[in-house]
Order: sequence, then C-alpha cells, then structure tokens
Amino acid sequence: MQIGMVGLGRMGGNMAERLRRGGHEVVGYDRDPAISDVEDLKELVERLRPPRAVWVMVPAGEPTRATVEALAGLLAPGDIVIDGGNSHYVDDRRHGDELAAKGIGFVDVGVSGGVWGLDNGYALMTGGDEAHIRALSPVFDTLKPAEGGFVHAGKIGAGHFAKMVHNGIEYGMMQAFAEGWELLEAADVVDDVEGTFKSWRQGTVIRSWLLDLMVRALDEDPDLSELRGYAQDSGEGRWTVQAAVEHAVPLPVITAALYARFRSRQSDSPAMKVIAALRSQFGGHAVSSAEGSEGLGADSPGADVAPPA
Ligand SMILES: O=C(CO)[C@H](O)[C@H](O)COP(=O)(O)O
Repeated sequence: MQIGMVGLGRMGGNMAERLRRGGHEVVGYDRDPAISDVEDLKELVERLRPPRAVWVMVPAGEPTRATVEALAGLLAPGDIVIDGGNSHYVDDRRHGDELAAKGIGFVDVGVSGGVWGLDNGYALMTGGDEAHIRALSPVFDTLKPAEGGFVHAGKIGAGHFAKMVHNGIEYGMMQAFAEGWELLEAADVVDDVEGTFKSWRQGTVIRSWLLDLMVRALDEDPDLSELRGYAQDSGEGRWTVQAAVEHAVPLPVITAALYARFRSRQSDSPAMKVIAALRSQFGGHAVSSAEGSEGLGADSPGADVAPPA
C-alpha cells in the first residue's frame, strides 16, 4: 500500500526502509532535505492517493503536535494519521479529537524494536477504531516481527499507554541488571563477571533480549570503563510513574529505576548533605568535607572505603 512517512531519523528511516523492502510505496518527508523525498508536508500530501495514510515518526511533544496540526490542515476526510512516536497517551486523545472534527482518522502506535527493528521487525501496540486498524493492516503486517508482536490494545491512546508501561518495565529490568552487575564487580567473589552474565543467557529464569544486549555491551567494553554512569530519560518513565500516582498503583521498582537516573546526573547529592549535617547535629557523627575524605567517622561501616572526591 502507499503511505507517507514524516520523520526519517533512526526509527522512521528504518521503518520506511522495511516497508519498501516489503513492497510498499513510501513517500518520506524529513526536515533534512538530503534524505527527504519531498520538499514539505504539502508536497507529501499531494503525492499520496486518497484515502491517504500518513505515519508521523517525530519526537513526542511539540514536534508531534505541530506535525499533526499541519496535517489536519492538509488532509481530507477519510485519510488517517498514525502517530508512531513515543507520545503521551493524553496527547493522543487531543489529536484524535482535532482530526475527527475534520473527518480524519487517528491511530496511535507504540513501537518497540529500536535500531534492530529494520531486520527483526517492530513490536506494535495500536490504539484506535477497528476500521482504521484494519485499513492499515498491510503496513502493520510488514513492520511487525514474523511471529506475534502486534496488539490492537484499545481505543485511541491505548497503544501509547501500553508502550508507556512497556518502557516502565524496561526501566525496572535494566536497573535490576545494572545493580546485579555492580554488586558482582564490587564484591570480588566472582572472578569472571562477564562470563557469568554470558552463562545466564541460556536456561536461566532471567534470559532475555536485554541480557543479550548487556552481554554485547560487556563484549565491547568489559568493565564499561568507556562510559560515565549517567543516564538520560525521554519521558515515558515519568509518565508511567505519574499514571501510577493517578491510579494509586504502587510502582516501587519502576519509580526507583527512574530516580536512579535522576541521581546519575548529580555530581554530588544535596539530600545526602542534609543527612550528613543532621547526623552530625544530633549525634556528633563525623562528616566528609566537600574537599575529600577527611573526617569520615570510624562509626561508619563504610569508613574504610574512601568516598568519591
Ligand atoms: O522506546 C524506547 C525503547 O523501548 C526508546 O529507546 C526510548 O527512548 C527509551 O526510553 P528512555 O530514553 O526514557 O530510556
């Protein structure tokens, strides 16, 4: 089938390529003229035959909002806009309503598979009307992996809500692997930490793609010395925790994993300064000065371990 793809970056570009390999006709638009098939969204829409399908694959938030708004002004009743970015499900409802007012359909798709999706396929979590999902099924069938990897999760917003929870789980799983690795390295009991991770890939309860990727990362840099312990986040972890608060659902693992990323961006811990100050105030416990390790008290179980400068 014919489809427009807006945003030809790491994800959109590979998805357009997978669709072309699958026999679809893709007209791609990107802000970078070097990789774009058309000059602007207007030309993209003109190049598509009605009823048109336009897949938006740009960063969540303002870039997606602006693209959907522009498409709302260019498309016609019967056309469908698909948002495959990591948008907040709340935005989907607004976009769906705005487009529905013009007779244009809207489908939200949570896409998972990263840079490996081009060859392995992308898991797709979709939200929207059954008729729109059915109309897009040739595209979904080409993008998804050979077996499974597809769900029509519910009405508009359900696809991105499912992807949001998927990413929350991803945070927790990654944090568990990270903490296990740190303990193995610190304890000096296991000699072959990398080999231990490798051995877990077969037969264990925790074998998984994330574990495979962990082994791959350790193969490239066995003690991860090339990296700083610093992790960004793109929003989905925060939204997962926000939704949990809204529904009073306890999410201690995912919340802790999110907070661990925030902590990774601090060079020092303001909160722990308060803890040190209060221990000193009420118990006369020694503190570590901002300069280094002087004053580390003998009462501390970690007293023999110098704190980071
Ligand atoms: O959706 C993804 C994987 O499933 C993306 O890689 C996403 O960017 C990861 O989230 P974060 O940047 O918050 O770690």
